[in-house]
Amino acid sequence: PSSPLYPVTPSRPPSTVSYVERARQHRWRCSDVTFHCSDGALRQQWIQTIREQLTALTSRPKHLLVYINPYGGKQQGECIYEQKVAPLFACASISTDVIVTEHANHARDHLKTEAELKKYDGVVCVGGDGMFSEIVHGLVSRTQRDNGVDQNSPEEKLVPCSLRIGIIPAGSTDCICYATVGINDPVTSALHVIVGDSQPMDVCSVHHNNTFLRYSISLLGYGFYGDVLADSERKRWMGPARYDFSGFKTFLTHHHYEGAVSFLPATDILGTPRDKTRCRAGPNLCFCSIPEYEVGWGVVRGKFLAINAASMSCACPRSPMGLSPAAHLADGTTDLILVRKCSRFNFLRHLLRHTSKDDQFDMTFVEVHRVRRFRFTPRHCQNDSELDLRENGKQLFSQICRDHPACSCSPAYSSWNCDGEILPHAAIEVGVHCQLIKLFARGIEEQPLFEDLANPPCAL
Ligand SMILES: CCCCCCCCCCCCC/C=C/[C@@H](O)[C@H](COP(=O)(O)O)NC(=O)CCCCC
Ligand SMILES: Nc1ncnc2c1ncn2[C@@H]1O[C@H](COP(=O)(O)OP(=O)(O)O)[C@@H](O)[C@H]1O
Ligand SMILES: [Ca+2]
Repeated sequence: PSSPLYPVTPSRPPSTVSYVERARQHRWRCSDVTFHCSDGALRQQWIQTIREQLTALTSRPKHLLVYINPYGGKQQGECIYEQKVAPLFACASISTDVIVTEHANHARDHLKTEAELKKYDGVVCVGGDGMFSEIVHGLVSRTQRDNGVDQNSPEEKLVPCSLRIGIIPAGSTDCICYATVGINDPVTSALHVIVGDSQPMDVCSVHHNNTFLRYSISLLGYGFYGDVLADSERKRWMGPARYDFSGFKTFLTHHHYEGAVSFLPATDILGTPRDKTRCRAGPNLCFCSIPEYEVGWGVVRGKFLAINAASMSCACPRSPMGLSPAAHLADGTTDLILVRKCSRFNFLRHLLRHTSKDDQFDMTFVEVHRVRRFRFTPRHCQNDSELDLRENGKQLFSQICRDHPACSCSPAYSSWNCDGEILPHAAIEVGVHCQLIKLFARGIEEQPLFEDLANPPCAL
C-alpha cells in the first residue's frame, strides 16, 4: 500500500492501495483504490495487515541492481527508467542501486567480477536483447566461476543462476521481453518484477574447438540473420529502422552458404516445432525431460540461405508469432530451422509468413528439427585455421567482386547472429542448458474470456 495521496479532511485521511490491472494485449497497468474510514485505529489496522501480507510474499524482490544501457534502441533507456519504472519501484518499496553503463560490456564485467550479488534479490536490465545478453553472460560466468565449473568444456553441466533478471525493454527488437511477457512495455515489465514473477529459461552455449564463445537465449542465426546484423551494425545511427533497411538489402543480395549441420534430435519430449499449441503461462510442456535413450545424430548437408536456432519463439513486434512459434522457453531444446537455397520469390514468401499466421515451415525448402545439440561446419572449413581462411577468403572474394562487379557469387562465410551480437566464427558447436536462468516474467498469458474472474488483481 502507498501512503495516503491526500487527506480529504484531516480527521479522516483516505488510504490508497495500488494494484495491477490487466489491459488489452498483455499490457499491465497500475491502478489505485482509495479507502475511507472514520475510525483511525481500524484504518491503521488495515494498513498494517496489508503491509504484513505483502512483506510475507518472499517471491517479491526488495533490493535490485539495475543496469541502464543509454545507447541501445532510440537511446531512451535512462528516460524510460526514470519516468516509468523508478516511481513504480519506489511505490512498491523496492530499493535499487542503478548503474548507467559507460561502454559495451560494462554491465557484464561488473557482474562477473565486482558486483556484491548477495545484497540483491535480482538484476534488472534496461535495454535490448544485446544488453540482456550482457547481463546473462555476467551472471552465468560468475556462477560457474564461483562453483568451479569450466565454461570451455562443451559437455560440462552448468550451474543455474540464483538471481532473477528483469528486462525493461528499451532496445531495437526486444524479442526476449516480447516472447516472455507478450508486449514490449516498460510499465508492464516493471510490474512483473514487482509482483515477483519467475520464468525459467533455457540458455545455449556456443563453442568453437573446445573454446567457449558465447551464450544465446533467443536467436542464433547464420546466413540471412547474420548478414542482416553485420550490415545493420554499420547503420546504428538509423536506430531500430536499421534492421528494416539491412533486412531488405540482405534479401536482395540473396547469398547462400554451403556446409553441414549435424544435430542431436530431442525425441523424448512431448512437443514438436510444427505444433499448433504455444508456450504459454501456467502448466504446459515446458519442463526439463531427461533423455531416456541415446538417439543418433542427424546430418544435413547443402546450400543454405539461413540456418536458425530459436531457443524460444523469438516473437517480436516485427513477427508477432516469431521465428518458431511453437518453441518453448524452458524445455531444454532449440528449434533448428534450415532454409535451403531457393528462388528470391520463394524466400520472400517464407519471410512474409513470419508476419502472418501462415506456417513458415510448410515449404519444400524449409525443414525444422527440435534438437538438444547441433554443430555447423562450413564447407570451406576443414581445420583450425578457419579464421585465417575466412580473412583470406574475404579478401579474395572482395577482390573478385571488385574485378567483376556484376558477379553474383556468394561469399564462403556468413557470421552468426547471437542475440544480436556478431560471432566471428562460422564453425560452432551448440548445446542447450535447460532452465539455466530465471526471468521476472511468467510467460505469455492466455487472454481470458472473463478477465476479472480468471485474473484477480494483485496489490503492489
Ligand atoms: C522482407 C520481409 C522481411 C520480414 C522479416 C520478418 C522476420 C522477422 C523475424 C525477426 C526475428 C528476430 C529475432 C530476434 C533477434 C534479436 O535478438 C536481435 C537483437 O535484438 P536487439 O538487441 O533488441 O536489437 N535482432 C535482430 O537480429 C534483428 C533481426 C531483424 C531481421 C529483419
Ligand atoms: N554505454 C554503452 N555504450 C555503448 N555500447 C553499449 C553501452 N552499454 C551497452 N552497450 C552495448 O550496446 C549494444 C546494443 O545494446 P542493446 O541494448 O541490445 O540495444 P539494441 O537493441 O539497440 O541493439 C550491446 O552490444 C551492448 O553491449
Ligand atoms: Ca527452448
